[in-house]
Amino acid sequence: MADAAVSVPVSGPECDRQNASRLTRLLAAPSFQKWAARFPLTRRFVRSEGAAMFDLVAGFCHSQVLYALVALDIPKALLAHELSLSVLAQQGRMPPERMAVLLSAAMALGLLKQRKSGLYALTTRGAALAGVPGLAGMIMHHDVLYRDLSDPVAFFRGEVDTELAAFWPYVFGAGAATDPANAARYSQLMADSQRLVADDTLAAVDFRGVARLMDVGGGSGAFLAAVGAAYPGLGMTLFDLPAVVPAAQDRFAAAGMADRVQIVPGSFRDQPLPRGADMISLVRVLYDHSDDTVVDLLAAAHAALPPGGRIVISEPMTGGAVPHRAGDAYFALYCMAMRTGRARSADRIATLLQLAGFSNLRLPRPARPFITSVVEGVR
Ligand SMILES: CC(C)=CCC/C(C)=C/CC/C(C)=C/C=C/C(C)=C/C=C/C=C(C)/C=C/C=C(C)/C=C/C=C(C)/C=C/CC(C)(C)O
Ligand SMILES: C[S@@+](CC[C@H](N)C(=O)[O-])C[C@H]1O[C@@H](n2cnc3c(N)ncnc32)[C@H](O)[C@@H]1O
Repeated sequence: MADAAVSVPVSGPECDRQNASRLTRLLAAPSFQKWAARFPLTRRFVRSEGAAMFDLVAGFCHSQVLYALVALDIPKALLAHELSLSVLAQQGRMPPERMAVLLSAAMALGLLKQRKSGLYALTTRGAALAGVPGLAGMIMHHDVLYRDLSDPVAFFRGEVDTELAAFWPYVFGAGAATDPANAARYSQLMADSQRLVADDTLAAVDFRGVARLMDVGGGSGAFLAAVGAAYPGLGMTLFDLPAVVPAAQDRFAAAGMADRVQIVPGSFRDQPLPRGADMISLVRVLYDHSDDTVVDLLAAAHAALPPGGRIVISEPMTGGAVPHRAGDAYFALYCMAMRTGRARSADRIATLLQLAGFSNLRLPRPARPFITSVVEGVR
């Protein structure tokens, strides 16, 4: 572990420091905490604050319980049959008494329940976990991020040679992402998790009146396939790295959309974007890249669109001035571990769009910020 002690600078302009408020210091005082825990008007609040703080302390254990459950395929197994401890222990190749600890932990986390018969079953949340497309895959690849975060102070200082960056090689440029097997692996993970992103983007954006939508960084085409199914008259172009697009051909052929989609392999870092679309989407693309790359990419999108053409950015965003858990305590760390990108707020993305020449910006309130947020602009 790196030295966790952080020295606070003692010199500097007055505006860099101000005494913590008296209330803050009062709340931190053990004697006040003890009194407030007993006082009838404050004790419920103190209890719930304590429980919330304990959840923060123990969150890393909760994540590992979730990971073990998914790695052992328990949600899938319980979706088919309610099962006994001995069957689950046998399937998980562990002693029943250890499996019982895992199952109780999962019950405590609201994922499993136990029938009077002793059989284990999924709760509402457990059933959702088993069914959310791509979620199991996302949970399973968290072992990489977990290792990257094992020394969190070094991680935030930028002293960790993160593994996650190698998991998504394209972030270092097209040249790093030429292996089709590797591209197929990460494209599948993104495609699986794309369904909910596509649902929320379709709910937030009106694609009526669009003649051709170009999805830049569209991966294996899962987003275009969803929009194309919802808007049968829509023409589509998919632009992505050459190693990624073969999977898209198969998807559009299987969906009977091959004649509606033009696939253009290429890198937006090295060449202009194709023209001909009156709308461009960038779904989960900007947060992989630095501001410089994003500024160039948005300028390229502006150049490729006709006047009145629209741009849609859809990806998980931070809360900006009002940070939120999904954006600021997960995606921001995730993007930092990827090293090249950063999670941005909707306001920041709107500013970058304005800089690229877009106007009439729309920032619809996201239905599920942990799935995606949307910013739209017009050329
Ligand atoms: C009838 C009864 C019994 C009850 C009625 C009550 C009722 C209606 C209950 C609802 C039950 C239900 C259907 C629940 C559904 C829940 C759903 C849909 C939950 C969805 C959860 C989604 C989650 C948690 C998504 C997580 C996504 C993650 C972690 C994505 C990560 C993506 C990353 C890291 C992308 C990386 C790409 C890169 C490389 C950065 O570019
Ligand atoms: C996080 S994935 C998102 C894929 C898809 N839009 C989705 O949401 O599932 C980012 C995509 O951007 C593509 N990409 C990265 N760098 C690129 C570049 N220089 N030119 C074109 N596409 C690129 C990647 O190959 C990948 O398919």
